[in-house]
Amino acid sequence: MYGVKKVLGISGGYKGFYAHNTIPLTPKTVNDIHKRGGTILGSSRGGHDTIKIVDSIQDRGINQVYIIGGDGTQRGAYKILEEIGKRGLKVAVVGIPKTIDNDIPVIDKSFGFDTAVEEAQRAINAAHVEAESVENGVGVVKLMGRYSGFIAMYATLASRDVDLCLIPETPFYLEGPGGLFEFAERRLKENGHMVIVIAEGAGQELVTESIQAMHKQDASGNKLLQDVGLWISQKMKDHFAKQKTMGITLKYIDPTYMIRAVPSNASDNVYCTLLGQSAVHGAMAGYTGFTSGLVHGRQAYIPFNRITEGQNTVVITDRMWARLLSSTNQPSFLIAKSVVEENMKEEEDSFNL
Ligand SMILES: Nc1ncnc2c1ncn2[C@@H]1O[C@H](COP(=O)(O)OP(=O)(O)OP(=O)(O)O)[C@@H](O)[C@H]1O
Ligand SMILES: O=P(O)(O)OC[C@H]1O[C@](O)(CO)[C@@H](O)[C@@H]1O
Repeated sequence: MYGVKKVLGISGGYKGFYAHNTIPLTPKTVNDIHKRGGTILGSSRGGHDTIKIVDSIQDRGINQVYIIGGDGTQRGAYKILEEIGKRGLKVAVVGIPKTIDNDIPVIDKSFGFDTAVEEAQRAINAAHVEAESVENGVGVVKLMGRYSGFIAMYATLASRDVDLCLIPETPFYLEGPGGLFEFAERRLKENGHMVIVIAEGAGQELVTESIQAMHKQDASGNKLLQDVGLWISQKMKDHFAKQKTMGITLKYIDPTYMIRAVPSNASDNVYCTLLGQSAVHGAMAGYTGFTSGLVHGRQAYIPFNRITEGQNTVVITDRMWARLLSSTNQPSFLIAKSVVEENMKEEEDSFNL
């Protein structure tokens, strides 16, 4: 449509700008890629060196850069835009929101999220089948979501087989009235089985407390998480073993990388077409420094500064989380926390008098 003769793919993420050869992209080479999982270009964590990246853009005579990835990637794209501006180059920089975590703000959803929710159903279903097959069966499924629990929340809502969904945005506790163990005992007495879905970033403060974790980061600066799925499974087993009145059989399923690796589903394929085409139309129309996305169902160009100023997380006072709570009937875990906070505040106030 625009008569473009040359499209280069940069391999291996930001590092690829200055460490790898480029991959020529033609209609023929990309013809089937939507049917495969993963990425033909490859990806990486860390390695963003703005100066070297813009040097490479300049040296290669690139005039439009399309950057595909999550919230970290979009932050990196903004830095590239700023450096391009400083150098006065005529190069358009465009972001395409792709991450299963759905943690990019402003837009309705990121490419990949829908697929992840759909694929998670298979793991939840397996956990349910296993739990239902034995007396007091418990299925635990861990899903991705470092800081945002969208996959866990939507997968739970879609499945209806989940009894308890735990996400990073809402704290929980195990012991005592209103706690997880009390709820699990009740649910097992009522139904004879239960399924727990836990996002990888949930309850990290509890895990850290109990296994003295070190505060490590990956190359991109993201916090490295402890396996909360294993942790909660062990805690459940220990609790019911100690309590002796009810023996449980627990199966833990970690489908996280299997979910991330599947080809995108039909709805994500359509969304991707929309994102890609709009991104190109925007750059060709002369815009730069924007991420392409749907906002309230309408195609929009969102300036990088709006995309990078926050992270999309589940708002637990919003209706979607309320819908989840009423669908699972799980405890909100908020009452005890607010009582503890209130008591601490009272203690502090009396100390300050
Ligand atoms: N603030 C930032 N400035 C510059 N580059 C960044 C920044 N944050 C992240 N990046 C770079 O963006 C790339 C991807 O970041 P990250 O590993 O956090 O993944 P992401 O894009 O958030 O996607 P996901 O977490 O969904 O896999 C990395 O190369 C990282 O160095
Ligand atoms: O182990 P890796 O490849 O760094 O990826 C794990 C992270 O990637 C994400 O899926 C985003 O792609 C996060 O939810 C998860 O924490």
